[in-house]
Amino acid sequence: MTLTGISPPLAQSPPEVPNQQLLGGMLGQRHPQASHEIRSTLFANRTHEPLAKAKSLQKTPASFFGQPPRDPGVEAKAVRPSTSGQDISDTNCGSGIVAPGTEGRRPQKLGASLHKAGSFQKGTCIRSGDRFQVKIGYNAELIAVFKRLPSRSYDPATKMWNFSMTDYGALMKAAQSLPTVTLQPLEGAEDSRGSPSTAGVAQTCLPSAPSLAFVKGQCVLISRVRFEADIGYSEDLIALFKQMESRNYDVKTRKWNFLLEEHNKLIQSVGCLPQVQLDPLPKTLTLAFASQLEKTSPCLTEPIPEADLSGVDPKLVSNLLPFQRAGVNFAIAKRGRLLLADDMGLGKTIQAICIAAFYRKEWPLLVVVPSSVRFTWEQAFLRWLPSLSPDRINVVVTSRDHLTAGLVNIVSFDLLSKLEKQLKTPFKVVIIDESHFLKNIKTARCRAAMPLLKVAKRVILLSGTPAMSRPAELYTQIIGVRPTFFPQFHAFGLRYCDAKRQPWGWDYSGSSNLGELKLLLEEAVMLRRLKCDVLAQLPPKQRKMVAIVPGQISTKARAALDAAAKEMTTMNKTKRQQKEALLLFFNRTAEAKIPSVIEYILDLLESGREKFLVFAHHKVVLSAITRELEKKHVPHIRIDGSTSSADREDLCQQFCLFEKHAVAVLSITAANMGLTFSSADLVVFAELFWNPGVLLQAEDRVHRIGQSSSVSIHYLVARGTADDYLWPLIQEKIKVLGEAGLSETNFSEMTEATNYFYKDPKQQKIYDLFQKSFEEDGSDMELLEAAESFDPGSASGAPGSDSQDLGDAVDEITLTGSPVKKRRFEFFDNFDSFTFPL
Ligand SMILES: Nc1ncnc2c1ncn2[C@@H]1O[C@H](COP(=O)(O)OP(=O)(O)OP(=O)(O)O)[C@@H](O)[C@H]1O
Repeated sequence: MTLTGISPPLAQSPPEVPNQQLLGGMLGQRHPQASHEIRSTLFANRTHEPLAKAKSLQKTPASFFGQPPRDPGVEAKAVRPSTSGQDISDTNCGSGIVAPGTEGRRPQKLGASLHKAGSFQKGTCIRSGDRFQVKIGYNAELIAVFKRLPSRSYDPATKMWNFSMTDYGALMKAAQSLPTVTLQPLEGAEDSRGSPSTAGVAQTCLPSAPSLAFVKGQCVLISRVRFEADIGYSEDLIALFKQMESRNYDVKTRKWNFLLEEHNKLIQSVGCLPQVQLDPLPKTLTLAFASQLEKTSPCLTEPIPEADLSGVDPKLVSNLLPFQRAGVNFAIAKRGRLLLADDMGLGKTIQAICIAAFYRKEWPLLVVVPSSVRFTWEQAFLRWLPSLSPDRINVVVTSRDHLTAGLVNIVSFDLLSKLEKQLKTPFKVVIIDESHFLKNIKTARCRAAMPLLKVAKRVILLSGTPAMSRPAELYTQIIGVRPTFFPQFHAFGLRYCDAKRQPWGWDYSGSSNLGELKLLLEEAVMLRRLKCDVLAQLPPKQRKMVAIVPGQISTKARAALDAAAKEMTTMNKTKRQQKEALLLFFNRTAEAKIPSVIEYILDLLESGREKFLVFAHHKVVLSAITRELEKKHVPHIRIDGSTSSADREDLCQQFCLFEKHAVAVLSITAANMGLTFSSADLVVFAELFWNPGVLLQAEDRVHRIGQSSSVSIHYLVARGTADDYLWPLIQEKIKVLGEAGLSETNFSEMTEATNYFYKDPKQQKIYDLFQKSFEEDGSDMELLEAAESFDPGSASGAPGSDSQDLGDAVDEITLTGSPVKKRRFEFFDNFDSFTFPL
């Protein structure tokens, strides 16, 4: 009892069908492809659950007609009337079975389908506000009539359909032709039953019924220069279409399309057809594509001018890769307001700093970032803008700090929401890193950031995954860049989120008109390049030092770390005692880093990173990470010294097969060789290790044959810990290896500047101690043993410390059995496999 299978008669109507090939070539990307592409680029790369759901929600209008009403009232809003353009009385055509080729002919009388339609039903029309309801039992043919009325709405509570008064006459007339239905007219409108135009009481209160051939539809953008009319059949309308100079009929979609410059003319002409309602393109689109609408631009795509970057530090400008330079040009052409949505690892930071530096005269600058990368941003500013004095950078660490103390102010999302009240004068230039953190308008972080973006002159949003699953997530970022676009979310929701009213409110989780949304974003909001687009410009490995601060650890644990550091510089220690002190410092560093490491991993997951490796050394760190992943139900594997060889392979396989998020938690020394994880392209080192050869080997778990992408390596380096000494030590060692031709890259050039030089003689002493200890024969083994057997709660910890100091993150872990000896062997097994590859 549906119209689902009916081919629109439009297929027969247009005599001038252009060559589809030509059309494709002329228009570039066609609409359906555009929709597809937006999924594979804008949203996170794999098929997430919600995305799949969103896809399933994207139905053609016709398919809705064939379904039982989920909430037909709402569908009426979102779904346009039949694209077949049939008169609603056509719905009477038997059971909706129309043989191909019968389209457009008058339907047969209903006799044959009488029994199929159900028993005889008598019903009444009841006025309800400015609408009317129909109280009647089930009758399939009448339901089919209902579903053809544009204003239909179904109320699941009363189980009644209701309509606007504009559909009253049409409904009554259609109902009359159903032999199985008698419909009592509205009270006081008795006369309208026989003839909708009969004079009487009803005429004074009822609007005249529209023609039964009333069609309603909308204009949809299909390329930068063309739009199509998504509307049902009307003879008058087709005649009008044929008067448009730029008309084109797409045989595939069975829709007419036109040049944007004819949009206003078409809408104006359609206004004269009383039986047609063709909604124009939304105002946002007409503004964004004004040059095409007004035909002020002769070119399809205008070239983006080269920006004058002479005012920006030459060090930065000369280091920009060609695609990064193009990104900066794009941003400046957009007057410093954009969403830079390059794939992860393409260097959004350097581009953002360059764009912001172009507007340096308008600083102070505000940089809002996830808290785990605040100091990485500080390092990036120091690295790329040597002209910026380090004391002009203000990293906001607590809610007692000032948000405006520096020329460059770096603050986390969460602290921003606590400190925004401090702002007397707004920032003119704002960078938001991982801007998808703002996707939910109800969150405090979003509420704090949005007003700042509205008043800022330059807004640079950065995100590798602006939307993880559905277009609704893009809304805040779009209005962050262009506050005048879609002032009401509902309008955006109706057009791009397939909005539907549910008993509990509106559901915006779907998606619609994605091709148009993509065109709009590319025109006015967003620049996005994928790794594969620019692979030739990328180095095979991109290393990044992520400066973290173990700020979350308890005061007691901090004290233990400080005490361990002090111990190393105490005079009159024997060599053995010095080494013990160093080991204690190393172990305390591991504990201290845990909360920041976990925060960083969770931020990566929230940012849409799907598969990555996390290397750590201490068992407490590995366990804290896996425990957190379990808590958050993130699929993961763990390989450490206690994993048997057989299990390793299985776990490796398992990791490759994970479809979505997956983290491999790996021991630096037990999983740094013989394993392949080329399905990932990111490696995170939660801890540093003194032997750079081991680190490079661990990196190569992903950077190996089978890896077609550039690999990102993130080293988490914690200030005020043993990392202060290990990091320069590693860099120094790799430099030596590089000079001897034994390392493929110069490590220090690839990583952020670290500015590690020790003014304090005590610090220099610790560094010397590290250098000496780690260079002695056998130091690896000794340190490994000490690290592996380290138990924060045991007596070997610093005086006065216990496992409680570490809070949730480190509430573990004592080694079971007598593992130390066993692990020594395993390490050497691995060592052998290093010398004699498996
Ligand atoms: N032109 C360049 N010269 C030198 N190093 C670069 C350049 N571009 C990027 N890098 C380095 O590449 C690494 C990745 O850059 P960045 O962190 O900015 O990427 P991203 O796009 O922000 O990635 P994500 O989305 O994962 O945060 C950094 O270590 C950065 O310093």
